[in-house]
Amino acid sequence: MSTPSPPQRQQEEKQSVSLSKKKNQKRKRTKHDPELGRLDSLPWNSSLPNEEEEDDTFSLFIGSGDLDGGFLSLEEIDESDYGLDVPGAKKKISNKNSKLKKQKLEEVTEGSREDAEAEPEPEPAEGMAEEKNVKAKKKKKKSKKKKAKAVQQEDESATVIDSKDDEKEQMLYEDEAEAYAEFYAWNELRLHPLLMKSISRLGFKEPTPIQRTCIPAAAHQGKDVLGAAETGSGKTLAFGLPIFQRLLEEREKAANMLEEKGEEAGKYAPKGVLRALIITPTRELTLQITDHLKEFAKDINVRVVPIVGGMSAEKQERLLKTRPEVIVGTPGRLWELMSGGEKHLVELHSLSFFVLDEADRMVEAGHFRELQSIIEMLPMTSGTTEGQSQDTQNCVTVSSLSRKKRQTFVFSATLALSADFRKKLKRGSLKSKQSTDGLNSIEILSERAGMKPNAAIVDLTNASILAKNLEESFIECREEDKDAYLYYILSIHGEGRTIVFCTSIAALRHISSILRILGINVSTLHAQMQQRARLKAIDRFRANEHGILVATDVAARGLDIPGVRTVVHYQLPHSAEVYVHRSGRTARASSDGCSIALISPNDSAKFASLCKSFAKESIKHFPLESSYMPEVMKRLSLACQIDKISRKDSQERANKSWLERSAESLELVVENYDSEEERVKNFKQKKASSNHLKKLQQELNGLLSRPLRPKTFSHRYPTAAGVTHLIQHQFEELAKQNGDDNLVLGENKRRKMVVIGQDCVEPLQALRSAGRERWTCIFHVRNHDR
Ligand SMILES: Nc1ncnc2c1ncn2[C@@H]1O[C@H](COP(=O)(O)OP(=O)(O)OP(=O)(O)O)[C@@H](O)[C@H]1O
Repeated sequence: MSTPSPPQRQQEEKQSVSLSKKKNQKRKRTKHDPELGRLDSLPWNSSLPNEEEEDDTFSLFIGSGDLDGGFLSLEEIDESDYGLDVPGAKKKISNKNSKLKKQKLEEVTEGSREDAEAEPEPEPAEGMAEEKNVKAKKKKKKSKKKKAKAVQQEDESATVIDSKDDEKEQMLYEDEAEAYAEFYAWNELRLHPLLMKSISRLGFKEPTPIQRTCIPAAAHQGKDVLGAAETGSGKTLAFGLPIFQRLLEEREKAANMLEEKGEEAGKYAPKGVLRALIITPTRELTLQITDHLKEFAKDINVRVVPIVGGMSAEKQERLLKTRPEVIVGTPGRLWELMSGGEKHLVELHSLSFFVLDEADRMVEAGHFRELQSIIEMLPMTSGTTEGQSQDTQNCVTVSSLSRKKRQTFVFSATLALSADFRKKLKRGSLKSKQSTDGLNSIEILSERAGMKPNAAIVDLTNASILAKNLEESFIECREEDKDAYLYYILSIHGEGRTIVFCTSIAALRHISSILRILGINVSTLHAQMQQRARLKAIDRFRANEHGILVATDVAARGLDIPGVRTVVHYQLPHSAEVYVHRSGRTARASSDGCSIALISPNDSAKFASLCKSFAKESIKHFPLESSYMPEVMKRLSLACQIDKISRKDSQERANKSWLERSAESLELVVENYDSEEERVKNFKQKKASSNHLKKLQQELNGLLSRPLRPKTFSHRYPTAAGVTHLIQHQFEELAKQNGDDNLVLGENKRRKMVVIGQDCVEPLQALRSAGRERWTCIFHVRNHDR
């Protein structure tokens, strides 16, 4: 090979430099653009305030001092460390080839360095030495050339691989950018990458309005929050995400500080201490919130545990031994443990969050005293500027660290704050343990819990407070006909899950018994049930997509069960707030739902004032198909008679067995003093009653074996288009019994068709089409072949 002349070499070198420049530029372009796009779509990056634009409301809170809770700049976070498919991580993959090349080049250099550093061989004799030197030089030159050639070859092949990889990467970027773009709406909240990972796992495309408003104030500005938003609007994460955000940020900070300050770093993210205490009014809500938060906690290694009554002492102990950072609990059990000196629960100096969920319920009788006692246990906060010195004096046990950093969140769907309290907050004149005249209990508790004067009040409730997607309606009826209308709703419109609310346990027992006699399987939930039975009832309800739950107001708050389409107010609640919470079990998280109130003459005044308090001029009448009612009433009358006899029997049996049991325990013999005549009379009465019961049961079974149908219904041509699952099931059963093919659904054109109006399938559809259609036409008989 001829060696190029110097000008030629220069020319070649120039060309190669310009080529490599072009190549680099090209690579830069192909890699840079998608990266830019991806970076733009990153939740923690694009909306970081730039200094000029910095706005007070959304500014990134860096923390006034080291101990302010450690709000970290999110720029410090390396998202690739969290196993996230983000550009940073991709960049690492894309650089793999160049790294390999670099490594190989280094090996080469290393090799030459090794050569250079190798032990000098012993000096040979002069002549020979010269010859040897020449040979060695030649050998070295050769091996260098060989290695350089190898590198060049690898470089060339790497370039080929590189360009293929570039294409692949380009596609990957595009895919992921697209996937991530779905969650773009979260960007402005600047959540930690691990939280974003959970959000994308759960498929929450965008924050709900309450989350959008509360998270910046709570997570980035370190503010206390008083939050109110409609039921099912995502309030749990509105306070849950700021808690996790801060814990994660503190951890990052601690990790960063570890090298600088060694052990001292521990105080930025203390381990094994309680950081957040969330209090809710019911056990079910506690467990639900725990589950909801755990969904997020599992990606970030934060322990969240529930503490509720009805839980076994061993389990509780086991849970507390893990020293969880977050505890969700009901006031009763929490206070029991705290007053008993439970170590993890009384060491509150590191508590950074105190949360009251469903705050207005918490201040009702039964919770208030325990809650107040818990709040008394909390270390004082530097909540007010005016009261600061006083607070500091009062607080003897707590370091300035913990006093400074606790945030208080108070949430509810029905948080009515007095104008006075709002004014006080605005003026910043809240003082702990000061006169609270004129304030309602939530406000007193918020103050005592250390709510700071700059708390953010986020009230997103509209005038009617109820969810936008909720269709409200009512049925006027006599008190004694409520069962019949309830049966009508469940049988004719029983699609999706339904919750029937009543105010008394006696009513709940009555309803569930009647419905069961009528062949409708229901779950029940009330406060006197064992905890295990309560949870089982919820699980059963959750497992059945057409499940029916009859519940007292213990289920009114917070229960989040998807697919609840209908809420029936069998009895009106005692307050407008409870009506809101009950109705809020449906139409959650932007899905639809309807509520139907059964209004007897006794309820009228209450209902009118309810409408007034929600600024409702009128609530729709539920569109009833009255031609069903004769059959409904017939069934109901039989069911009520059966219920009455069965109750009497079981009551007698219970009394008798109680008497026998008591006598047995006292080792007494119960003598029967009835005369022979009386005994025969009793026997006859019982026999008659039992026969009567049998007859009633047979008659009812006969009716129940046929689908419920209107008075004018011709059962010659039934089909199941648009009927409820219950009616469809009954049609099928009937068809099986009769061996009649024509009764079963089918495509056969020769069959006679009765199309049952689709609109009657569920109450929501019924309500929506009520204005458009005549309800006397629910059943359209179409005899195609006639
Ligand atoms: N950003 C979101 N996108 C979609 N769904 C969400 C989002 N945030 C929460 N959810 C879901 O919405 C449902 C209701 O949330 P949550 O229970 O927090 O409501 P809530 O406002 O506390 O209701 P309530 O006042 O009745 O207690 C839950 O199933 C939750 O998983």
